[in-house]
Amino acid sequence: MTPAARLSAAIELIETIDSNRVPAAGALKEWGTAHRFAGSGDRAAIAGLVWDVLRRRASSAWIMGEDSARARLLGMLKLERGLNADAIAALCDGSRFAPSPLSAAERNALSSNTLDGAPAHIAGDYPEWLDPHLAQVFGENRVLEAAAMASRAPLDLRVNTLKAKREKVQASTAHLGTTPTKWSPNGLRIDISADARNPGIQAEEAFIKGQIEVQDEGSQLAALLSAAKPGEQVIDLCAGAGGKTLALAAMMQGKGRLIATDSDKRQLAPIHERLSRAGVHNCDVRTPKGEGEILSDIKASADLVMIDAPCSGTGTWRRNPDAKWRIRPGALEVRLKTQAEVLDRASHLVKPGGRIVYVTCSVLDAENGEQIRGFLARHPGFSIIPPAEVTAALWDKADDFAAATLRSAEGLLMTPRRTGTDGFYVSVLRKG
Ligand SMILES: C[S@@+](CC[C@H](N)C(=O)[O-])C[C@H]1O[C@@H](n2cnc3c(N)ncnc32)[C@H](O)[C@@H]1O
Repeated sequence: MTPAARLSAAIELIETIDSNRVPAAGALKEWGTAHRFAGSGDRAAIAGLVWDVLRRRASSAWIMGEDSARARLLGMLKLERGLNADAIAALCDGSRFAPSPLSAAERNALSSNTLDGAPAHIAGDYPEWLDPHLAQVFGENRVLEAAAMASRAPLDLRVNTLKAKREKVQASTAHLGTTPTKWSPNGLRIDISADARNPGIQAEEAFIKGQIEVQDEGSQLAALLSAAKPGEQVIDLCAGAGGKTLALAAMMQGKGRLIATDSDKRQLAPIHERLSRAGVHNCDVRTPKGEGEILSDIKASADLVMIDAPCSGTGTWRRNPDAKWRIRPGALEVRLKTQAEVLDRASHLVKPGGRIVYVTCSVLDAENGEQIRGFLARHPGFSIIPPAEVTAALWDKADDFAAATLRSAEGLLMTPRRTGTDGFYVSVLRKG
């Protein structure tokens, strides 16, 4: 397909997503099935266009003065891909399969309109109802923070130190363009271009041997900041597919007891194969059975309880720009209630002197600092380990990392703009 034909396909797909109100990932998959003539390069490029339109949905419509699929695609080419009106006109030449030529109004909008004077939620591309939430955390910087949250994310790998060293894995994955991550001592980063195909990590020898896992650097750091140690009893209460569990296991070097559980057995299911591939032998996976407490034998004995809480996911918008536009106030309320419940549950599991590490991939204070303040009001026997002490886990990087994050009395926040990671919040609490 020509670049112009890919644009036409992307416009068609965005119209389908708009009119059928279907998730973009599903629409892209269906399109691929119905257009088998399109090669993997075409499909990747078209998907890249659709995702970028979703990233810049509000700002693209604003500069074009119109909210149609075509207008948003044209606006995105200017805002996200940096093309000028002439370059865009050259793509939309009206030839077979190409979008129709630019109208005078479109050319004028692409040449003259800017985001000057646009409201914060338009310039930052996020739902308007979240503006007070983002203003509370970022103030005047919310447009810059949100723009970084709308940008394309790299692909991060965590080297499994139970099986390999980062330098060796970097050498064996050099063909993927891996470079060491800035903060995590175990991370490798692959920058992904707009048209990039899926690098197929799962088929890499290093992956098959259990030497690497896909994990955002922010998620790696959240695990590292827990300072889990060999010999400890560690509970991962919201383990899901085990991203944090695997990182905690590597920190524990096979010594001590790691218990992983989750309220949803389907989320937990992939963890078994991942633990086995990673060579983890000290993890007890507790799959929930009915309504009973699956951890009833644990009575205030854990050194560390990791809560990777279910949350709004606002910190991961750059990986899923579709979800950003689907988030609703009601869903946030549900998350807030669950977060408080999980924190309360953890308070009974941790031993005196032990710690709870509360993590979200959200940037909203309601899910972060406010949850911690609420927990401390309900459980005065706990205290906050100051963020400056928590970052000591990063050794020589500790001071620079702490300075890069947004710190509060309760915890620290990583963001794409500040730390180059997904948005992650970490607060560490000590019992007694
Ligand atoms: C952020 S995800 C976990 C991601 C995972 N820790 C990782 O690093 O790959 C949050 C998890 O919390 C689980 N969850 C939701 N409500 C819960 C509850 N009340 N108790 C325990 N887990 C819960 C969800 O099923 C989901 O798997």
